[in-house]
Amino acid sequence: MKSLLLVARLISENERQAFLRGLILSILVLIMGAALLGLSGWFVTAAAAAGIGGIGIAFDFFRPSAGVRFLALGRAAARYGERMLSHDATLRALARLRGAVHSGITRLPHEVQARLRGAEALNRLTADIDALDGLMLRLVLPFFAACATQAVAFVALWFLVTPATAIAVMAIYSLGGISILTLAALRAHAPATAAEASLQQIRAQSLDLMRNRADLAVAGALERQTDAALEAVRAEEAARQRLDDIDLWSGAALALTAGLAATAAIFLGGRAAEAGIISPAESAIGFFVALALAETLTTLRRGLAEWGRMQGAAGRVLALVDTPARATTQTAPAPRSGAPVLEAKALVHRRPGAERASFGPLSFTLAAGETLLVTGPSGAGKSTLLATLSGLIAPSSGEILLSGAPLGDWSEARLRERLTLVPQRSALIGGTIAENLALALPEERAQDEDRMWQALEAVHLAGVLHAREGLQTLLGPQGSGLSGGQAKRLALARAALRRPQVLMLDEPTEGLDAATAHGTLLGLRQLLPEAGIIFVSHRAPDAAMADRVLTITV
Ligand SMILES: Nc1ncnc2c1ncn2[C@@H]1O[C@H](COP(=O)(O)OP(=O)(O)OP(=O)(O)O)[C@@H](O)[C@H]1O
Repeated sequence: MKSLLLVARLISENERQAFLRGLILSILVLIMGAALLGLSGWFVTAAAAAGIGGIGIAFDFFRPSAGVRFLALGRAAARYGERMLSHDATLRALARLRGAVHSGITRLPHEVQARLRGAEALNRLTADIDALDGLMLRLVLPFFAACATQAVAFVALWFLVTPATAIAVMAIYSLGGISILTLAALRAHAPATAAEASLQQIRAQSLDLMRNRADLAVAGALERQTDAALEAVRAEEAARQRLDDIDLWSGAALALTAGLAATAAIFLGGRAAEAGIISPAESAIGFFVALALAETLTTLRRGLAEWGRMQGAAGRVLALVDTPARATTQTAPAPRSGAPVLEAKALVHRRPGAERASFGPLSFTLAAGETLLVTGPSGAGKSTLLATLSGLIAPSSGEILLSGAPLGDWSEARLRERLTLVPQRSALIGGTIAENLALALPEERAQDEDRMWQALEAVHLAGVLHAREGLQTLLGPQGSGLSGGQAKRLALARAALRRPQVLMLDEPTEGLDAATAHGTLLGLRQLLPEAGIIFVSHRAPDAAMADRVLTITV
């Protein structure tokens, strides 16, 4: 509940005026609806009574019928205005919330981000935010509108009909409404949560199925995975069915409440009319207003059915919005002249709860133009070392100096200008080769084709691309359309385009034949003669390209 309230505050923060106006209009819609039915009931009964009494000629038909027309049209106009205001405000607020969740995801620690699968991140940004669109529209605003309308109706019935009618209608609606809505909300919580969880699972599994179709087919697991996805579809259907059942009985129970309130109103009003306290037409007001008040609870009923779905989404969205900001500095430290481009001092990394350190303590320096090869058995911590050196994860102890200044003193932008990492699995985007390469270039140089070709030459890709459509060669999602080795070299070319002072490469030669591997490393070194290069490799011949070797042991 607390998370829903916090998200409601977040959504309404910058839209207070619009939501307040929307609330006033939705109260007006409900009041006009009740007044319309009450006036119509009074009008029909009073007209009939005038006819029976033989005084029809003297009865004023015009003012009540003008009132009916005014209320009918006014209600439609108020409904239109309310939708425009509150829906518009909700869409704007959700767009802002989506932005906040997105930047929350980008602020997550590197390893958490890596674990947050694409489908999960997508669910957070789409399904969770979409689930919250009903928070103001179907819960908060209808709740206040229902309370205000019931209060106004109570006062109106007290004075226009009888106090007893007002008390009876109010009591039946309060007791019936509160108990039915509470019961429906409690019963709907579990199926609403289950339906949402299944829906997120369907999305994640469908994406996995589409993305890994070939792997699953050759592993003979396609049918099993498809069945698992269908199982989630069936679970979602079952949960929706339970929600529909709850919707049906709660709707019926609310209709019964309205019927009860109307019966009580006609009974009490009738008795007052018999006693001559009010006219029969006035007693009809109580009956029709009691019927119309059912509308105050309908929207709220729909909102409460989604309560479980909204609550889960609110918790996940808040967790991301509250991701602490990364400490950033805006000033670039003055590099110490003569300092190595990179220096590690007694560097250790240990994951929380891990028995042993991922690596370290390690101390080494890297001078400009120097090439350092990092080797060691699989799982020794080589990739973790590169992630730590590039500032993506924090060391447990020790210090990293870039051009003599601690890594933490560099602003993110300055750090990325000077230091680049090509991980084992780098991401290429669907689009042209030029678009992929342009990601590494500053905006003003994004069209610098000469520089792009230079980098492609260095990694021995220029020939392959000249034989195709050059920089306009189109790649599919995740760079499909190139061989594994070519995709890897395209990622290397992209990193080299940034002309960093320190270039870190995680297994750049994996999957390449000996000649291409040698040519690629040589090409990079010639393209960036001043850069310090650190590369991880398991291939013995690559040692020939290194000035020094750092071996990490498990
Ligand atoms: N995100 C993570 N969470 C927990 N443990 C991790 C994570 N990433 C890696 N590890 C563990 O840390 C250890 C070092 O992993 P790392 O990827 O750095 O090894 P590596 O030397 O690069 O291996 P390889 O040569 O196989 O690529 C391994 O035992 C690995 O299982």
